[in-house]
Amino acid sequence: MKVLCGIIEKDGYVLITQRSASMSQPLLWEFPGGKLEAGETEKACLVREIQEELSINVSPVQRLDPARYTYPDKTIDLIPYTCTYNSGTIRLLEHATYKWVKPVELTAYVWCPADVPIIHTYLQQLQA
Ligand SMILES: Nc1nc2c([nH]c(=O)n2[C@H]2C[C@H](O)[C@@H](COP(=O)(O)OP(=O)(O)OP(=O)(O)O)O2)c(=O)[nH]1
Repeated sequence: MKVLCGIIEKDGYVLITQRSASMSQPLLWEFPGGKLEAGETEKACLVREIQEELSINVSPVQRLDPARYTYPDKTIDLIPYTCTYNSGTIRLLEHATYKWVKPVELTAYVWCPADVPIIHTYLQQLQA
């Protein structure tokens, strides 16, 4: 299963979202996004999911290395894109909460395990 996630950047901060208590991976932090649907491009999926979840419009910019992770019930390929924030005010339609954090603060949160290598890839590429 392919899951797209957006690392949305704005003024030196990155948007992170906390999964709600009723979702799978409850209360863990993630980058907003969701499952790729049949016939959909990766970028279109990301734009759609982030609009549906947060009511904001983003533009995917750069695809980073995907990470494969096997949960007890499924294996996902988590595919990150850095994104720019275009428009809209965040409305939480699915998540418990959100935060804008500095990239160096990303490692202080408890993430869905699939995200851990992605955060490291992202931090490395910011330094490059
Ligand atoms: N959107 C998103 N999902 C992530 C991340 N990391 C991670 O392990 N996932 C997992 C959680 C979900 O199992 C799946 C994304 O599914 P989804 O957000 O579209 O839908 P869902 O919670 O209803 O999925 P499900 O687990 O209940 O099947 O990928 C991430 O950074 N962003």
